[in-house]
Amino acid sequence: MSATDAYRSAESKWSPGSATSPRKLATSIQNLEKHYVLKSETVKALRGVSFDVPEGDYVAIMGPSGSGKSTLLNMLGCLDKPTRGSLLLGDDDIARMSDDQLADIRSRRIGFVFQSYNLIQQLSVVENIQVPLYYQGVIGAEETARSIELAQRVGLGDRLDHRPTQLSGGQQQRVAIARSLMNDPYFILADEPTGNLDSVTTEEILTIFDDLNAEGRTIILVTHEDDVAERAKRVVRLKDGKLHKDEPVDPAVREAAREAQRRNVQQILREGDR
Ligand SMILES: Nc1ncnc2c1ncn2[C@@H]1O[C@H](COP(=O)(O)OP(=O)(O)OP(=O)(O)O)[C@@H](O)[C@H]1O
Repeated sequence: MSATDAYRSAESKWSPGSATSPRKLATSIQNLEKHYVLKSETVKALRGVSFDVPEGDYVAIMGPSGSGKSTLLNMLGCLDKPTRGSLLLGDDDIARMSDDQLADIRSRRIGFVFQSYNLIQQLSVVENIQVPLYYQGVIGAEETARSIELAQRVGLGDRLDHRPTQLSGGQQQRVAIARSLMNDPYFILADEPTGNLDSVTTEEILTIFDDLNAEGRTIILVTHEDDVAERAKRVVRLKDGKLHKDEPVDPAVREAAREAQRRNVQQILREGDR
């Protein structure tokens, strides 16, 4: 399917009756297969997965261990190529890209947020936020201003010169989120972003994702936690390398999940005051 067909199909699937405002796709995945060829066997980690992610969507990818989540994430992040099928980023099919092209698009157009933050210990907050630009060369006054703005955006305006070891886990994850936005990515790709965080900090990070998504940012997040997935707009479930379910999250369930987490945080903070 061409990108244009994909956009059209997204329009018909996602915006019935709104031909004047088609939603473009952040990515379109068609019949995606990934086989790992080992000495004695071939592992079929993905066996024909198809789904689209319109711009502005917030997708949680779930599934049991071994269902293919990391394999899919690696391809969404341009870290690996499919065996068959296509994965479109804009007009580009990653299946047809060279390794150099993949590396380029990875550094320029994907915003990664990892469970373990992956910050560079020797660099300050602002310098860590600028890391995606290192691959492209120049960091001028405009880029520095933007990285400071992003640090402020995630509530770290008073920590610009701090090193990661001087920050809490939640603060480090905020730096990672700011870094993920530096290149105006197709989407933020988050792998268990709250996996190392306590519930108060988890709530802070999920609130930042809520706000970014409300501003139009596309978020694709892998999680094992139901209460994290319920904060997304849609849950894609994999099973045995296939798409098992692809369901929207009821807005009432989203709001209830948000409210439950807020109450939980207030309770923890009250207990901490005692
Ligand atoms: N590099 C590899 N070489 C061979 N097999 C692999 C490789 N990576 C993953 N697999 C296999 O592919 C299948 C899917 O693995 P994947 O890591 O994508 O699942 P997952 O859903 O992310 O699991 P988990 O939740 O445990 O991280 C598994 O059977 C796994 O053993």
